[in-house]
Amino acid sequence: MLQATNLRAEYGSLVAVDDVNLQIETGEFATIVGPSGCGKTTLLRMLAGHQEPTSGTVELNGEDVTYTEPQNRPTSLVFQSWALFPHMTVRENIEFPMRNNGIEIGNRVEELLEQVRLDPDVHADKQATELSGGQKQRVALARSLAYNPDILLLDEPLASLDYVLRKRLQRELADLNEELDMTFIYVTHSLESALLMSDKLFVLDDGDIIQTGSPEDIYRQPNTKFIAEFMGDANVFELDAASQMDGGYEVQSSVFEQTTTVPYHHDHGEPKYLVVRYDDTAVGTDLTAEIGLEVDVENVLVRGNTVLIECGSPETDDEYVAEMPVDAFRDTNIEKGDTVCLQWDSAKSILVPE
Ligand SMILES: Nc1ncnc2c1ncn2[C@@H]1O[C@H](COP(=O)(O)OP(=O)(O)OP(=O)(O)O)[C@@H](O)[C@H]1O
Repeated sequence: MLQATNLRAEYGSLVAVDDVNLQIETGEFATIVGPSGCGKTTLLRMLAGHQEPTSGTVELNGEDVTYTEPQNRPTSLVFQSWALFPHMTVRENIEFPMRNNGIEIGNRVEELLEQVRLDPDVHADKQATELSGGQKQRVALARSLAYNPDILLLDEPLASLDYVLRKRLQRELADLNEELDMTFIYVTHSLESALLMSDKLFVLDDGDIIQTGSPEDIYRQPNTKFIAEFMGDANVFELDAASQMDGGYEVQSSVFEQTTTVPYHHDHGEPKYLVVRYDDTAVGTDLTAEIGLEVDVENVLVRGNTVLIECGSPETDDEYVAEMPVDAFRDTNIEKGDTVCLQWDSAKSILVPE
């Protein structure tokens, strides 16, 4: 188990990590997710021992390792850049740190390459420069696993790969985490990575962990408007009134002009915004629908097997988007310029405070 207590990093007057507390269980795939500059790398470097905190502690299985050198902790960090030695072969790249650390080599290189889905017969004796980006990242991963760490820390290692490869490697990392029963701590600004792989998410903003939970819980019950919007494209309506009822809040907004009762699961203050994800927003031609908002269709964009219908309100400058499956959209016969009603199921809408 890894535990950080009041972990803080200051760069002069800038507080990059602001007294963070977190706990990660053995074997978990934990992801620290947040926008660029929020302190993710700094936090990860402190957990890995590559940076001393300004204050606070890091404990591994109950032992204080805050000031233990990285090579003396059971952790291994995979960097954002691949950092392979270009003049060495794949085998030499993996063996080099093993030799330096007195780890027995045997047939470990073959084993590690197989773990990262590279055929040793094909790749072991290639020069590092002969590899593709994805292959380099697999070798970097194999090299980090060579230490047989208890915890593997990964700093956005897939960011520079193309979409298809990134998806594949994300799945493989999740499989590897299960296969090896090793704790993985992954840092990313990409929500897609965070949702796909993790058992537990830590949402970091401005040096602070602002929500912790399973991807599903945070997606469905974000604590703030910022998290709600960060966790997926959504329409956001400011509320004029909210009164507590059985099973939720009855909310009113001048924008959609109806009264509706919405479940509200947590206790973070009065709800201020109603959030409806694009894919929970539909367009209909029944302008008298109970929950809805009359808008003009401004654009229709096909995104794979769904359609994004961009709409604007004639009275305000507000923009809204509905995302529907292509087939369902075709059945509506809706076109650019039509006046339609944006609709959503209030049970799927989300209330958030500030
Ligand atoms: N060595 C440093 N000296 C001064 N300021 C730094 C240093 N390293 C990071 N910072 C600042 O600390 C803040 C957090 O940086 P950090 O790299 O941890 O964020 P991040 O969330 O990993 O960003 P990104 O996703 O863009 O990599 C930023 O404002 C950054 O400019």
